[in-house]
Amino acid sequence: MSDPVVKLSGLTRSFEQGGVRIDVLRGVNLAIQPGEIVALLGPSGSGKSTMLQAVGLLEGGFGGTIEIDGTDASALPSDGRTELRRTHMGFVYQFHHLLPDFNAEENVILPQLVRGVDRGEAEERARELLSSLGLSGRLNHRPSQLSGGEQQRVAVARALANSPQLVLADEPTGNLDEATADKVLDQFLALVRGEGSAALVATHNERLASQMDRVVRLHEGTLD
Ligand SMILES: Nc1ncnc2c1ncn2[C@@H]1O[C@H](COP(=O)(O)OP(=O)(O)OP(=O)(O)O)[C@@H](O)[C@H]1O
Repeated sequence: MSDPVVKLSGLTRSFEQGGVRIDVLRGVNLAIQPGEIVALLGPSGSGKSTMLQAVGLLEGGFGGTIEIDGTDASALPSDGRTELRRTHMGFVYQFHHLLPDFNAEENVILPQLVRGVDRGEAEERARELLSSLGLSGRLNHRPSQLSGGEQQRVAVARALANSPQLVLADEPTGNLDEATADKVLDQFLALVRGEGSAALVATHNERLASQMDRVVRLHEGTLD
């Protein structure tokens, strides 16, 4: 059997606030298999974003181990973690974080150029992804010229541009009205499934979570 894409063992994280220690994650265990789409549910403040930052190797200060595709990331120096993130992961946030001076197509091309993909190939991939999200008529629009739903779809295309094994999404439709959120999530899930990527998607929304392969819930610092 292949390694899980993510394996968390005894993950802990505490913060000091005004001299008081808060134990946000108290021993989280989770394995995500290749291609598996997992919804991470939990009330506000339960630690969903903190957990995604751990898996995304974006922050230090965690206890326990974080394995990505069989590599113990907790043991790697910072440049090793950056490399693992670049080669294995794509990110979607609640707000799109697109580059404002670049159009939709360029926003999807850029992460590929960073990885050394040839410009022509990167353009072809960007167009293919954007058109599968219904955006072939918006390639030359800058983020400010796109609707909220369109911006999030460009962010989804960008996250998938380098065919990551793992997509990490923090409330990817949290900024959209219900009908648009449903549509964008459908397209996001179809694309992630089509690419065969695994995903960990933090959300408050039970209805959206029920469309994923598995639901895990953060409660008092551990997964139920
Ligand atoms: N850098 C930090 N310093 C101090 N406390 C922090 C820090 N980051 C997060 N926390 C605390 O950790 C707890 C969990 O926060 P986190 O953002 O992970 O929750 P969440 O489940 O993603 O919430 P939401 O759904 O509202 O985004 C909160 O009590 C928060 O105040």
